[in-house]
Amino acid sequence: MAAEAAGRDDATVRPAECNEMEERLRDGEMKTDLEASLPSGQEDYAIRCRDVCRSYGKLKVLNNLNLSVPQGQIYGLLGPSGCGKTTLLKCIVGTLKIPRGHITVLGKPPAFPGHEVPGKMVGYMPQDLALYSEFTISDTLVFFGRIHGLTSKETQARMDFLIDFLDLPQKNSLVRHLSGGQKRRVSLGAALLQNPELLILDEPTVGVDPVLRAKIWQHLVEIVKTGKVSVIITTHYIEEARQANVVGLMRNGHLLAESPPDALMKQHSATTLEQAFLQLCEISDQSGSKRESVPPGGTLDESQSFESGKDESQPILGVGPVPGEEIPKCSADWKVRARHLLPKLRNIAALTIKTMVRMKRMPGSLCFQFLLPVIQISLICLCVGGDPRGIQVAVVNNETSTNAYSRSLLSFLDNSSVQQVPLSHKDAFEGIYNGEYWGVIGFSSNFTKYLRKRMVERQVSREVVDGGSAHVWLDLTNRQIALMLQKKLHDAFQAFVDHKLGSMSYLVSLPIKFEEPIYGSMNTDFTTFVTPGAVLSITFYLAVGLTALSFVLERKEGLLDRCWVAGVSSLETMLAHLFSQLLVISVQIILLLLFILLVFNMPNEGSLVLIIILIVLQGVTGISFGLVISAAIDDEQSANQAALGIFYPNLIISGIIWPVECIPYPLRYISLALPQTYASEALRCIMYRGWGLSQFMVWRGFAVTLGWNTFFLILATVILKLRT
Ligand SMILES: Nc1ncnc2c1ncn2[C@@H]1O[C@H](COP(=O)(O)OP(=O)(O)OP(=O)(O)O)[C@@H](O)[C@H]1O
Repeated sequence: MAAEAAGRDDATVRPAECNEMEERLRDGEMKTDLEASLPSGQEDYAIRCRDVCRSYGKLKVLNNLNLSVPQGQIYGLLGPSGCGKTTLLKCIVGTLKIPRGHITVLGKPPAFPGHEVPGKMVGYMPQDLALYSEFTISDTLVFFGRIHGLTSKETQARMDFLIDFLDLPQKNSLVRHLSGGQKRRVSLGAALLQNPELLILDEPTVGVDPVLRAKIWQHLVEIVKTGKVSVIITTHYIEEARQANVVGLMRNGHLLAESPPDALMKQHSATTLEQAFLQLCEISDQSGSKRESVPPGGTLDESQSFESGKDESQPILGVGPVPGEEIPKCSADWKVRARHLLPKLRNIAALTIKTMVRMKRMPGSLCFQFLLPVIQISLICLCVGGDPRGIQVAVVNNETSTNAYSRSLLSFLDNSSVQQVPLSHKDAFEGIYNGEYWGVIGFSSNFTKYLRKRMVERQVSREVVDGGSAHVWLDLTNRQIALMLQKKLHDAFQAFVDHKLGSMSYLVSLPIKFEEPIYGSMNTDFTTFVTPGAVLSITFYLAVGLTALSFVLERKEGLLDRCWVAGVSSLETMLAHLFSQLLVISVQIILLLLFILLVFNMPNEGSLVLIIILIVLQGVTGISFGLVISAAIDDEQSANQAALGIFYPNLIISGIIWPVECIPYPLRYISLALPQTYASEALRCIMYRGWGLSQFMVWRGFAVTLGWNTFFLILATVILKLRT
């Protein structure tokens, strides 16, 4: 009660506190603050909201709201669920922008260049837990300590105090193993860590037992006693707010009253704050219905309407807007603005270490990230583009002699690919019609005699040519198998001719001669074509998926907002993600290259450095596209759908699994504009032709990749800006 009384006695700002604050300003403790002028009249208030409006789409949540949190006091923000308390706090810390109205926090608008709100000056405990579940309590506090620039000694000292004060379990306990109440206390600990000048606590006492709840309030009362710390706190336990110096009762997006709790109860002759609140709601409802009965064109103002029901001598909105109140104007010179925009190495390091610690705590996920690309590329090399094996073909051979040419010719057929099944004419055709065989090879009884005649005599009859030919009937429903059978038969015939005629075989050769290939080899299979594009595509999509998912989840859990309020900019978050993801991509690339070059023996005639750079750049394109998805989409299901939705169309029309030259024209223009089409071509040129950056087809692949990177990063930034 003593603390309560002390708190309430502080309802007005004491001159001593103002002097102290001014002293601090003079002493340079808030040096960055001074870089922009402090507007007059704002020093007495930690937070000042004037005519603040905020909507979600068509839902108007904050409606010309006015609120003032005196410096060095506890402000209890009360109101029914859904009245807009959290939205207001988010506007105060700057995670939500306001389209109308003004907010001043510790002298300047939130996120003003050079202002440490968001930053070290504010401790924010959001309504969501907003904690990394793979972290220990110690990791959590060390992470926020790093962001606030605390030394490890300072963090350790605060950690020991907070663990004791908040009655937390051992500091190396994992957050995900804590109870709901313990997690909320860790979250409160993270907000209190750096001894901020302003504490913004969104329902810190939910799920906390009464003893600890009283202890937390006692601590808040203690810290505001110095006059240097101000607190705004929301709670559902209305009565506990009696310990606040000022309470604001909020309903339907605006304040019904703002006054010391005792004054409010006295004014409404209420014994509890809850009663006073109920009465206020009733008055508000009555004036609301009166307003409804105002004839069209009536001029009853909303704020006036509520005031009309009360005693004018005791203003309920004690610190409401003063007519003609000056709107603070802040300015900062270009140096401060530039420093504000520049990413801080400290924050990037803290975020990168955070990702590393999380990865270490999730070894399964890390192995998945490293092994998945290897498994994918191995499956592609093993299953796509190779020659069909064990294809059953019926052979109807009407020659019986062991020296027959037909037998010799068949002996040259590649047995691993073609499995010969000797059959009668009837069974062979029944079999192919029933889908048992992919082809029938038939030899007439005079095959040897007629073929010899064809080879020796200059002019032979049509009957001799026909009888001296192997007749082949194919099932052409599977083009790859049919093409393979045709090729194997040609190869077998060539081998047979070479065997029979030796040096004279040129006499029966085709009048078309394929010389040694300029690039590639005679035995190049389709796998060789597919692999470079597949490597780029795998790197790209893993990066898209991991980036989009991690950002969407972090935002959904309130972690991005929490880090932002702690002073981390969007650019720093993106850069830290890029660095940590690059580490993962590097390991993925090393494993991918080891497998394709050493295990699957893909040819490489070009520079390994160029190959690595191109794959890394494609990974960065994936990361930036993942950022676009996470900027535009709020939930992981939609993010997954977006990533999956573009996977197949992109794979198919980027010329990765089938040549671009087969794509019909209007679609080919789209194909050529995609991030992987020219990049895959460039990678094939480097690997198989040994080309370098001086070749157009190579540098075009790099240029297109860099172009997409830039485009995606700009797009993600624009979407983020538009959405906050
Ligand atoms: N991101 C959002 N998109 C759309 N509507 C939202 C969003 N966040 C909140 N709202 C809506 O805005 C209104 C105010 O929400 P808010 O969370 O600010 O209320 P609150 O007073 O903090 O409630 P509670 O005490 O239950 O936490 C609610 O009707 C809510 O449904």
